[in-house]
Amino acid sequence: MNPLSDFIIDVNNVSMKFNMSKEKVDNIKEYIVRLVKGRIKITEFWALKDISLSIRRGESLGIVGVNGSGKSTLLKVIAGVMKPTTGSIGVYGTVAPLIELGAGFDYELTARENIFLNGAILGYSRAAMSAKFEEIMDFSELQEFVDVPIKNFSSGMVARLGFAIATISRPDILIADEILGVGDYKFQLKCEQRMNEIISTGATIILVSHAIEQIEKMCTHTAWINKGRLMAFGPTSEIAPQYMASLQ
Ligand SMILES: Nc1ncnc2c1ncn2[C@@H]1O[C@H](COP(=O)(O)OP(=O)(O)OP(=O)(O)O)[C@@H](O)[C@H]1O
Repeated sequence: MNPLSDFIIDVNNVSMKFNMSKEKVDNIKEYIVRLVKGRIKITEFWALKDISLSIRRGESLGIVGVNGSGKSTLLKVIAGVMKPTTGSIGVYGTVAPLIELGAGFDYELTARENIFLNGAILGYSRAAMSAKFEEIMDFSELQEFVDVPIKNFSSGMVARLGFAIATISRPDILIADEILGVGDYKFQLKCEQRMNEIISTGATIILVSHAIEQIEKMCTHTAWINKGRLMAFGPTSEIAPQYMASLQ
């Protein structure tokens, strides 16, 4: 028997390095000229260092840490949006990444057109998207704006549309970055309710949130990271108080 069959996510010694230039350059041409002449100093920055954790089917993971600790980077690496510099990730199920909502949108197109465009990107046929169309419009509460180019939308409206589209499928793993902070309070409750519906189908969620109460409500396990390192990982009931104490 595969010893990992119990796991839905397995993160093994993952590290992520970014190359950063601290110099101020006015444009990309000047940057390239200086880079070629060796006049740009590149510094290595490790956003994640040696992270290992595993999540079993039926468990959910919350990721906490102060600003810039590496939470979003860890989420993107698990979602497969970024490849880690070293280490490996095993993901055993279908993933719906609710990160960078609206990243696949064309801002010149209307909400209606973007629903079909995004559907195509997600691999749905036009007929399948037509069947889901009303549900998406209802959920996002943007009926009045269905034929308006989304360049005229507020960022909250774009995120609502993105969330409604991304959650029409029933994935094994739902990955969300501060998603519940999108939109007004009423919409946040709707998002939370939809995420709970998805969890009740047996799906695993991975959630980055600054709101520890949200993590306590939705995640069985928590990973606390600081400066790219895993400070603690375990049941949320144990880790949440440790993290809160570190903030005092
Ligand atoms: N593409 C990138 N290139 C260079 N540095 C990056 C890149 N993405 C993230 N970083 C750096 O990596 C560190 C971790 O960033 P990350 O966004 O993962 O933190 P975070 O914990 O999600 O922060 P926040 O709570 O503010 O959203 C930060 O110092 C950030 O500047």
